[in-house]
Formats: sequence, C-alpha cells, structure tokens
Amino acid sequence: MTKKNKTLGEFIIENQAEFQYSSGELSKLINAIRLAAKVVNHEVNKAGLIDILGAAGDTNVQGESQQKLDVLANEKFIQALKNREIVCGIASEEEEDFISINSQDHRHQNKYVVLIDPLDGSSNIDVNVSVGTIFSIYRRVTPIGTPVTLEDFLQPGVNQVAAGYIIYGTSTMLVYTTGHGVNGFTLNPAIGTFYLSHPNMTFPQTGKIYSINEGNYIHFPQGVKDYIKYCQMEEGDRPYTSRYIGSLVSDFHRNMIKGGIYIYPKSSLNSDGKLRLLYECNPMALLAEQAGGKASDGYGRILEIEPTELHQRVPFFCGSLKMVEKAEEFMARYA
Ligand SMILES: O=P(O)(O)OC[C@H]1O[C@](O)(COP(=O)(O)O)[C@@H](O)[C@@H]1O
Ligand SMILES: [Mg+2]
Ligand SMILES: [Mg+2]
Repeated sequence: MTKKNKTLGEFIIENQAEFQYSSGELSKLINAIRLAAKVVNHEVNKAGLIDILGAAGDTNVQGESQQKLDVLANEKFIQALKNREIVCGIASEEEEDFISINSQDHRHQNKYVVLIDPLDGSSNIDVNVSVGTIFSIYRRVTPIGTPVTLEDFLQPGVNQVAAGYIIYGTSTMLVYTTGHGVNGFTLNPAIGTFYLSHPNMTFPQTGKIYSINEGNYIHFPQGVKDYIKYCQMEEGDRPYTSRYIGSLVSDFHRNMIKGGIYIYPKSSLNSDGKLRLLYECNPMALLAEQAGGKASDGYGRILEIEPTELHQRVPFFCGSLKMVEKAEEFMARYA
C-alpha cells in the first residue's frame, strides 16, 4: 500500500493533532457523514431502478420543489448526525428551521452544530449527472448543556472547524478540510471503504475554465458580463472553455483539479444570487482557501460575511486565485 491508500479512518487518527479540539470528536463527526454518504450513494447509484426519481411533491423553504432524493438524503444525514452524541444542532437546506438535539438533557455535552445541503445539484438527479452533499461544522457558541440557538448557526465562515462535500459522480468521493489543507477520499464500493486518493488538493493559481449559467446573461451585472467577454476573447491564453454542470459540487471539484472559476452572481432574477451562504458558500469557500484558491461575493471575502438568516443567499465567485481576482477587478469597475 502506498502512502496514498490510507483509509479515511487511518488518516483521521494520523492527523488528529491538527484538529484543534479532541480527535475523538472529529472522527465521530466525519464518521457520521461517511456513514450517511454511503447510504445516499447506494440510493443514488440505483436511482433509475427504484422509485427515487422525480419530485417528492412538497416545496422547501426556498420555494423549490423538493426532489425525492433531496428528502431521502436529508433524512439519512440528520439520522446519522443525531445518533453520534456529538451534535447539538443541525440546519439543512430542506428544513425551514434548525433542529435542536438533546436540548432537554442537561447532561449532554454535545458541542457541534452541522449545516448541510443534503443533495446539491437537485436539477441533475433525474438525468444521471453528478450531484453532491455539502457540510459545514462549527463549535457551538452558547453554553454546553443549554438548548442550541440560532446564534450557534449564524457564525461567520472563518469559525468553521471542518467543511467538505461528497460527490456522487463517476466515483464517489469525500473531500474535506479541518483548516489544514484539503484531502480527497474515494469510496471503494466493493468494500464500502473510503481511501485517500487525492492528498493535499490544491487549486492551480489560474486555469482555462469558467463555469456560469450564461442563459441568464442579460440579467447579469455589467462587471460579470465584461468578465465573460474577457474569458471569450482571443488574447493571451484565452479564450477559456465554458463548462457548467449545474451542480455546484461537481463544477467546484473539476475546477479545483483543472483550474477554473465558478460564478453564481446576483442578477435582476436573483437580487442576492441563488446560492446559500451557510451550507453552500461558506463550506466551499473554506475548501477553496485551504486549497490555495479564493472565494468572494465579487467584492469581499465570503468567510468574513456576518450571517443574518439561516437560508440567506449571496453572490458567489470561487476558484483559482488569479481568476477570482480578475473577476473582482471587473466588478470593482461598477462598484
Ligand atoms: O440552474 P441554475 O440556476 O444554473 O442553478 C444551478 C446551481 O443551483 C444549485 O443546484 C443549487 O443547489 P441545490 O441543488 O442544492 O438547490 C447548484 O448546485 C448549482 O450550481
Ligand atoms: Mg446546493
Ligand atoms: Mg440541495
């Protein structure tokens, strides 16, 4: 076995000193996510064979029609996190309010809140295109043993103790950081074990891929329109290539490996953009920065935004450092 094929469990133990709190707590958190990821992966892989495609019939707090797999993934992650005796609260894209755990039992010592996007890229479920799960973990700020409050969730991204995603694609991977670099683990479905396959993942400083839904072009701010034109010009190492999967996790993952930028700007359609700060932008921003990339709202650092609501949206510019800086230059012209 090369150094590269460590299991996720071995990696957590070997790197426990990096986690600022007790190691046992991190492994419990990551193991809960690993477990739920395997269950969801199992369902995703046979989606066409079982009654898991299509809409569930309900609408979530975002006004989006919930897909059956959104609902299933939500249940599986909440269940796995609840059972670990470490989490005192969960917030999810699919839940209007946060879920408080063990709040009645004053002896409980649960210290962490977890925010999740159980199924990212929902519009791709029925068409067999890769989707993901995104998670963000904080240490609570209110006293241990007291009921968890909204304050525990509305923390700036810089306070995250861990963040990551699972991508259900050609292979299933778990990619995460605890603030000491980014590592990727691939699931060996035959034995149900995640192995370290992508150690120390880093964003190339620049790249040749831009990811944005150009179908909304006429609604974009002038700075974004100018940046798209810049990407398409025959000059220097341009034109860049346009790649847009429509699953944030998948577009981010590709851009982290090949070099690129993902943009979901505000527009006359979405005054604050579409993506949610707490369980989409903050975790991806921490991963991006830990991988040498950058994440901003077009002007400032995503991780320093002070959240005000559980499901608030923010414009999102994320990827290779030099590409995000260039996009910010164009935005600054019209600020
Ligand atoms: O279809 P659009 O407007 O381009 O939006 C696609 C974006 O919306 C998302 O699907 C939002 O995430 P959810 O699927 O979790 O709601 C992102 O994954 C993706 O990048
Ligand atoms: Mg999402
Ligand atoms: Mg989602």
